[in-house]
Amino acid sequence: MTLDIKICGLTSDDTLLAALNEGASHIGFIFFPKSPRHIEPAAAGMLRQHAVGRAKVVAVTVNADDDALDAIVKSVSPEILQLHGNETPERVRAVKQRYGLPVMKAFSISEAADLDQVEPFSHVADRLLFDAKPPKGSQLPGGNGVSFDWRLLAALDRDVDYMLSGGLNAANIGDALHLSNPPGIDISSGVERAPGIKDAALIAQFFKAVRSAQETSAT
Ligand SMILES: O=C(O)c1ccccc1NCC(=O)[C@H](O)[C@H](O)COP(=O)(O)O
Repeated sequence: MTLDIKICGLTSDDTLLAALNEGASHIGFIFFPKSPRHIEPAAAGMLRQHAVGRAKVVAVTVNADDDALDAIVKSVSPEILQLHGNETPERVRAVKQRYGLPVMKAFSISEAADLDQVEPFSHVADRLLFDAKPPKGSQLPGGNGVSFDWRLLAALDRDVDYMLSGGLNAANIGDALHLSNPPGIDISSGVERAPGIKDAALIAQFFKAVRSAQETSAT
């Protein structure tokens, strides 16, 4: 099975192209003003042109209302909406209906019991994203560069479609893949040289580490 790889929080042409050239399957834009990765819908709409036919465009939002989502969908034409707040199953269903787009619902994980929140979403979200619980004091629900115990995901049913995220980087992706064998992975701060500033060399290093881990597991 091909591993999906999402590079999230892109804001510049050069790093977006670096992600695409390395083979990213998904690129994420963050629409959350408190984030150092926040991008205005019009700017994301320009950048997304590079991804046509190459990668799926994911719009990441946090408890966004219909007006905010309308503006994002209109300017960016995302292929997936990532809901990274406290959205309920009913809200996920309503968003899917309103836009006719697949929804990836994010969950904060720090212990096994956190996976209990997933069940009510299992028939409504198209894909799940497991991220680490934000550290105390963080204003960001994601993009914090912290990991959780990937072994917790072993308890999931085999058919659960998800992306693993939270604190991934070139140094730990081999262990993460080995321990959880996820269908997809998602990285943001692990390919940044400063908060919100992606780095093409770090993106290349990350993909190299993924390929190396995949080769090792195939032998
Ligand atoms: O990245 C952000 O700034 C962000 C802000 C608000 C909501 C979600 C956000 N990121 C969502 C993602 O999908 C990140 O890729 C994910 O949280 C992993 O981030 P990191 O731990 O930095 O790799």
